[in-house]
Amino acid sequence: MSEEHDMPPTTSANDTTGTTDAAGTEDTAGTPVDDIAELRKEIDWLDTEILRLVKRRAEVSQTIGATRMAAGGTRIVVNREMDVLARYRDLGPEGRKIAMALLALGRGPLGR
Ligand SMILES: C=C(O[C@@H]1C=C(C(=O)O)C=C[C@H]1O)C(=O)O
Repeated sequence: MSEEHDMPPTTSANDTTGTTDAAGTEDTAGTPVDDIAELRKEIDWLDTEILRLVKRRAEVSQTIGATRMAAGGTRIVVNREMDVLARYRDLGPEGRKIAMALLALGRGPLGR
């Protein structure tokens, strides 16, 4: 369970507003164009981690659901699902979609 997933500490590609690359080229956000490759590496790493965590979350949720149902319980626990939706409220409508997708993944192939 305790593997290394590397990447951070983040490269100082962030917070470079106002700086330029060797050619003095910046994008409109003030990020040197040279930093884009570095930032893309971070995005690729983040996506790998997010996918790993989403898969693990689905696995844990399906285990809980199967265990509860085998014991005669319900497939869904509404108040827990409300808590999950609330956690993603910060992100607005897209956060709701993410939370709904996570909950659907937790129900497994039969829950969709
Ligand atoms: C995982 C559980 O079972 C279901 C799945 C949930 C989830 O994926 O977060 C939350 C509530 C339940 O509907 C649980 O009860 O904790």
